[in-house]
Amino acid sequence: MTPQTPQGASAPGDLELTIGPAAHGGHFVARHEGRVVFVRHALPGERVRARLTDVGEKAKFWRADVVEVLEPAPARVPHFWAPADALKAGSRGRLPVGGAEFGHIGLAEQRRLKAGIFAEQLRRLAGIEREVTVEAAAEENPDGLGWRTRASFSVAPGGHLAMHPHRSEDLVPVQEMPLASTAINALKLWEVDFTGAERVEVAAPAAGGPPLVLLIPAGGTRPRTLARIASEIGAVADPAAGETVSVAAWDPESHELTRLRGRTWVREQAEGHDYRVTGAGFWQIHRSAPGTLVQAVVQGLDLQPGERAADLFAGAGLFTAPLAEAVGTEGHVLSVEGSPGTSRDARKNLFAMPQVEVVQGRVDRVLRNHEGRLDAVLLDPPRTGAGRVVVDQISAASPRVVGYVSCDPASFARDLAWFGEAGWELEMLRVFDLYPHTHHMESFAVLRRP
Ligand SMILES: C[S@@+](CC[C@H](N)C(=O)[O-])C[C@H]1O[C@@H](n2cnc3c(N)ncnc32)[C@H](O)[C@@H]1O
Repeated sequence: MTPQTPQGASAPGDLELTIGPAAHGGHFVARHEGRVVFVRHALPGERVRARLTDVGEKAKFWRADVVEVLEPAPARVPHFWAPADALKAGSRGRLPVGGAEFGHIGLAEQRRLKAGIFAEQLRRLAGIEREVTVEAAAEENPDGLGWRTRASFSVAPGGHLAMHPHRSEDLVPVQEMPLASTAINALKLWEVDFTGAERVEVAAPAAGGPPLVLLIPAGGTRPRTLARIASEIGAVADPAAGETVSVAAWDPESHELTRLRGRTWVREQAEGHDYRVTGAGFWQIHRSAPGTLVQAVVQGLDLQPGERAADLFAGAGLFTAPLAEAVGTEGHVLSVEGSPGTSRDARKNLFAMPQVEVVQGRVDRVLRNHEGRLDAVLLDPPRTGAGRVVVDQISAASPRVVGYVSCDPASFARDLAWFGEAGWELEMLRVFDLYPHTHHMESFAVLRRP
């Protein structure tokens, strides 16, 4: 069957498909005349009409998005957010925005699917057979909404807050975002005219305190325009949020932040430690993630007073502080972070702990020059994983234990295979649903060499 282009639709064609298993990345696998089609917003066992979004005669696989469900799976639920609802978007001839691609699936079934995907990555990429369960975040809302303390938006022509569909440059204006915290939605940023900004990043500390709106200006935007946006943000927000909201702008020339209102950073807290996080510096997104992960890491590594540890890809020092507390002042923690701004935060956050050495630089370069014993290594790399060089460097340091925090099961399983080649075994694995209604998940593993 040749894909037909429906009248008035912007996409190249529609297919009727029977949906197979869930795949990593938020896709579901279907087949059409022998060719694999990765379908978004579907569920295994469903019969759907899907609109092709990526197609080519010679392409190894096609991509598609559900526009109509002909035979629904029992776990299908109405989507909670219209802009991300594939069925509503499809009926209007457009694609749904990304960021809530599992919102059509009941929460328990989302976790079951994620567990299956994680186990499959372990099997395929690390050769490890293991049953996986996915734990809900501590104090999760029963509906899985309101967890994001960070949100990132584009700006549509006309200055309205907008988001992109998956793998698309289209801009869809958005309003309230149900996955974002009440503090972010209280800013009512959709009422602001962001003309002059290209992107808008928002951070609202989980424990309360002033939120920060960071503007990434479009080329040629004048300081006057940014000041106008900052005062509009203060004016439209709910009164309490409006009084305290900070606004800063990224200066693409100096690579520094310009303060427009309030301060350029937010204060976060986790398990008794305070952290300052500047601008769009990394911080775990789910409001319960810092506490959940710190508890898992501290318990899993079980550091003893006097031990020497490394916290690699350390960000603003979320894990460094509790690890330093565990090893005490006779111990030592090397905290390595690549981003200069975030490393500056780490230096401030860890200033009062003399057993901490903060080093700004690429992990592979820092480890290449590292001398001295390491009893424990914690790594928390970005989505791409640590990579072969870093895995080999950690292995060569021969710590008694390695803790691996990961936000991507595929790069984690790939790295785990390399650790396995060097004799490391997966002793403990916990997988957390710290991104409800999306396909993402977070994990913490403990590796040891017998
Ligand atoms: C997933 S975040 C984890 C941060 C921290 N562990 C936390 O949970 O808050 C990964 C961090 O690694 C940093 N990073 C990415 N690539 C790096 C590299 N090659 N060397 C050093 N740091 C890197 C990023 O800037 C980011 O802060």
